[in-house]
Formats: sequence, structure tokens, C-alpha cells
Amino acid sequence: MSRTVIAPPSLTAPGVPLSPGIAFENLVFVSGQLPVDSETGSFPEGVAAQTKASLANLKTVLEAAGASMGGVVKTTVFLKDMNDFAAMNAIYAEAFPSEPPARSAIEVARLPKDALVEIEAVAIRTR
Ligand SMILES: CC(=[NH2+])C(=O)[O-]
Repeated sequence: MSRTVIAPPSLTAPGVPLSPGIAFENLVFVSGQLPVDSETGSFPEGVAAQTKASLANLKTVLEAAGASMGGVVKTTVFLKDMNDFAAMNAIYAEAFPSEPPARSAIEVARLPKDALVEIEAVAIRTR
């Protein structure tokens, strides 16, 4: 039984000691995805755009591992400010339109690079 590092080249390299994802058997563990826009390499403005970017990066890691958003069983959403909860949920609901995964959403004092949001996930893969 061995684990596989998932590091899609299209994802901006995290530059810190983590693997974007680790696949183990039929599970994929996705590191907290910061809202780095893969085209600009920087964070977009505002929590809605940042949530969208974090989810896009999550999807990139999942797909590189042979999984999909539909295979996500659990997420954790880290917010810099719980006042952003509704704005985050509006975007998050678009990514998981039905039978969304189990989730925890928590406010934290600070996120890496002063992001407004970071999202991690565990998923089941089909290949
Ligand atoms: C960037 C990140 N998620 C970490 O843990 O450093």
C-alpha cells in the first residue's frame, strides 16, 4: 500500500512543504487550497472571487488524482472573517449543487499569505 503525491503542473507551486494532494487507495486528501488564480499567480479581490479560485484549485487537484467534485465527501472551509460566510456559501453552493459533502466552516485568526479563504477536502476517486 503506497501513497501517491498529486501535484498538477497547472497549479501554482505552493512553495511550502506540502503536497497539493495525496492519493491513497481510493481516497484523495487535498491540502488546503489557497485562492491563487492560476493565470495571474495572485489572489483575486474579495471573498466571492477567492472562494471561486480556491474551489477551482481544489477541482484541479481532484481531477489530477482521478477524482471529481462529485466524489468529495468532506471539506473544511477556513475563513478569515465569518462575516464572509454568506458570500462564501453562495459560491460554494454552485460548486456542490446537490448532495453537498460533509463540511466544517471555521473562522481563523489568519491564513497563509493573508488569504480570505482556504478550502481542504477528502474525496473518493473512481480511477
Ligand atoms: C498553504 C497551506 N495550505 C499551508 O498549509 O501552508
